[in-house]
Amino acid sequence: MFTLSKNSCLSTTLLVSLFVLAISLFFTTSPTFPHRLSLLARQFLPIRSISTSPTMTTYAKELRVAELAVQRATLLTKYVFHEKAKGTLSKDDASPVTIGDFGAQALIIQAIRKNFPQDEIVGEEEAATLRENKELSSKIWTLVKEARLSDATAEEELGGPIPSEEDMLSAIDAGNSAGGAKGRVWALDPIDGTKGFLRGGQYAVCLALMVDEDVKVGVLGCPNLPVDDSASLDAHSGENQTDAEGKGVLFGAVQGQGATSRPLGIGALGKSQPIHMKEVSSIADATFCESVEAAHSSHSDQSQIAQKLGITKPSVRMDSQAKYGSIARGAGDLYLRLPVRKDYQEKIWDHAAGDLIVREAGGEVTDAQGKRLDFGKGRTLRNNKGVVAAPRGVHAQVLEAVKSVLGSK
Ligand SMILES: Nc1ncnc2c1ncn2[C@@H]1O[C@H](COP(=O)(O)O)[C@@H](OP(=O)(O)O)[C@H]1O
Ligand SMILES: [Mg+2]
Ligand SMILES: [Mg+2]
Ligand SMILES: [Mg+2]
Repeated sequence: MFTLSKNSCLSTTLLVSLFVLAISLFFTTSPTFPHRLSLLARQFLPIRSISTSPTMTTYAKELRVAELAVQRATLLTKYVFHEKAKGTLSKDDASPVTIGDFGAQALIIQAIRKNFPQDEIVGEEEAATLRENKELSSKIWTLVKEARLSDATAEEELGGPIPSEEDMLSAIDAGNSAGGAKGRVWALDPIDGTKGFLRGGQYAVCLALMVDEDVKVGVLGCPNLPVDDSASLDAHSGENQTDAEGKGVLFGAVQGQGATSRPLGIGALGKSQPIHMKEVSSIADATFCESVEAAHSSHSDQSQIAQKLGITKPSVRMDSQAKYGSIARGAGDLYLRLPVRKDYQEKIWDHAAGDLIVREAGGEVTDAQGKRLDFGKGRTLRNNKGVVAAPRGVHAQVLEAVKSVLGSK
């Protein structure tokens, strides 16, 4: 009897222990463990005591740092534009890079490293040439060390200025991440549309944060676009866009929270307002944007697609991701970028911010086959060819025309 009862006692204890172990294993190994824990806690604790920090879930700090950092970098690029000598060099692929590109990359990376030291950064530029060209390096340093937001608190939030020329070079080189599908990765284009920048056309300072390959935050600083969201697009393509009057807009978006625009100021951030793509009731009336550079996207394919859709208005040509910003605020409707060189892989920093801003403003962005842009494949979009961005309601119709024109080639 005694042995029996001891056994039954033991097995009850064993059963209870196994049950507790199973429950703890279930909660601790589940990917949604923190969520489950918070649901459990909610049943026992007053709601106030378990609220999580909003910055943990909403990317509020990331957006703010990105907007201020982009704003500070645009001040430098605007200054460089008015300088006679822009230190223009030709890179290995024959594309230009200037003092503005290097300086803006250094300033933005400095702010990211100060605020989010663990994050990876995929930036377009590198400092190798500057380490050889001491004269150019010191020219850039002269400007970078003076670059400040006029608002001291905002400047402090960015972590202050870069301490030395060597730190500036090391910041530029910190944009050398290989990217990929895991973790927090920033994609930075310090000047997108360098050719546009040099000719006084549109250009953009672009920054996006991907978390596990999903774009969570996107910011575009467009110094030569009008502040007014409803200003006509035609008037802002082409050259000589740099009269400062009423110009300079900062676009921002966080996944699931919509997209905004605000004046691109020089200190504290201006007031933002939500932006939306225009509803297109008849596709024949749509306005479409494309690159100025015929080598970057096929003007002839794009014109055939427009014809197929019954569009008779000429395209609006402008450099940079200003195109994404312009359609996101409803100043234009479509952005088409069809490949010219079959072997060219688009770079993630040329699209990440614009992709999110357009999607958050009510648009759809895919490649020419209808696949979402894949930012988890490293520094390039090697899984995609071309870009088709349009309001959600007409994207399928535009894509059909794209496939039909490309398919018939
Ligand atoms: N053959 C090519 N096809 C597509 N894009 C190209 C290209 N050669 C360069 N580019 C990219 O096109 C970007 C400019 O885009 P857009 O034509 O819309 O203004 C350039 O950005 P950078 O100016 O930052 O180098 C560059 O990365
Ligand atoms: Mg470039
Ligand atoms: Mg670019
Ligand atoms: Mg660039």
